[in-house]
Amino acid sequence: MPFVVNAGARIFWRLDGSEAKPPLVLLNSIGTDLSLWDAVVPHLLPAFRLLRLDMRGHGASDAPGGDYTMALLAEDVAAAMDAAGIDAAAVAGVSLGGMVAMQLALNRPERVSALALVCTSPAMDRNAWEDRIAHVAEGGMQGIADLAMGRFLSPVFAVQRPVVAESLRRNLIAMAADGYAGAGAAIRDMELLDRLPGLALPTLVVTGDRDVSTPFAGHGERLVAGIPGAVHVRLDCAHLAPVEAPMGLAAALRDFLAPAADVRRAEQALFEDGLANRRRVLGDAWVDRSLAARTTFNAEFQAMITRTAWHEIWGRPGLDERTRRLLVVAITASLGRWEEFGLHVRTGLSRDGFTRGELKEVLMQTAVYAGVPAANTAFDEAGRIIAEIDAGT
Ligand SMILES: O=C(O)CC1=CCC(=O)O1
Repeated sequence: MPFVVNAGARIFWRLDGSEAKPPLVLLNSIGTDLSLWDAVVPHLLPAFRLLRLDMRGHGASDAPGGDYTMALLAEDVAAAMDAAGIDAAAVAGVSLGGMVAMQLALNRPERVSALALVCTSPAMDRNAWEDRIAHVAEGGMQGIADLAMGRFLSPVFAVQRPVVAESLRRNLIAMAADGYAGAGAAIRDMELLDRLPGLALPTLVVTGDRDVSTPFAGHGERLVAGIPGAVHVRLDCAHLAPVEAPMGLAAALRDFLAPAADVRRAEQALFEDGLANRRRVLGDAWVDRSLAARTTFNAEFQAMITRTAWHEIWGRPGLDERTRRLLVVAITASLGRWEEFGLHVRTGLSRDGFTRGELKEVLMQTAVYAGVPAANTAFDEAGRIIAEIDAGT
């Protein structure tokens, strides 16, 4: 059985579906485990590879005592993604799971490509959670079972599907009180509301029309208002949407996440293609240095120029690579972009892109069309680079 150890706890995870499909991580609410998603999974498998985990304190994962934090729970998810070999994925979470998903996207934006926030909130009543934690400490899980069940399911569903309701109650009562209290502390202490505008990724907000725990009013509406471009879908269900509305939830997730995943896959293919051109023209050492220097601030820009300049333009068949290299030399000299000029002079000469004679001709012509001062500096810069190449530096 796959477990990953993170910050002293064993976290149980499970991967289902084809490697060829884009990954989707599914996170449970407080008081449930990864089986929360069982009725949804068959409807998602045609479109996604699914990673599920039992949140720390829940299911088969360890339940250490003490308060958990949203950041710790988010790191557990990152550790499970590492263990499953998933660099980045869309993440869907119910209630606590949605809060953890937001925290992961804020703390590790490179790991989350899209969010689906199901029956969740960026801020809950601190005092109510403090009370609930105290009740669990005094009376164990039995002490809060009625309250939690009343918030999980709508009364009509609980009557119509007594076996499902009873199985959720049994799991809830059987779980470690330390796990519930620890996760409850993470909900009590979460600080997500002010950070919502920093969630710069495709986000779906799903609310349940019969949810009394995190209804649209006061919860979903804050997510929709705070997260740039968030898309909202309502379902006819209470808090545990995967249990009460599995098909509706699966359809909403597929409609929102699958096209986004297709676009990402197409972008990735263009990126890989552009990167191959960039490596051929500039060399592995320079490209590897530039990739290693990427930050979360400039990574999207780097990806965009790799797709556009290096795939779209350098990949066009209409001009040979020598001509394109010499054009870049002439244009960067004319514009006085000496860093880029130096890069292309050095890589052009040392990678058989053009000869020193051809470089001289281009700079002579640049003197006429762009002016002698530009060509003066260009000859100085190019001369310095030629001396460095001759000296082997
Ligand atoms: O209010 C409840 O008990 C439901 C709930 C809140 C956070 C969560 O994960 O579930």
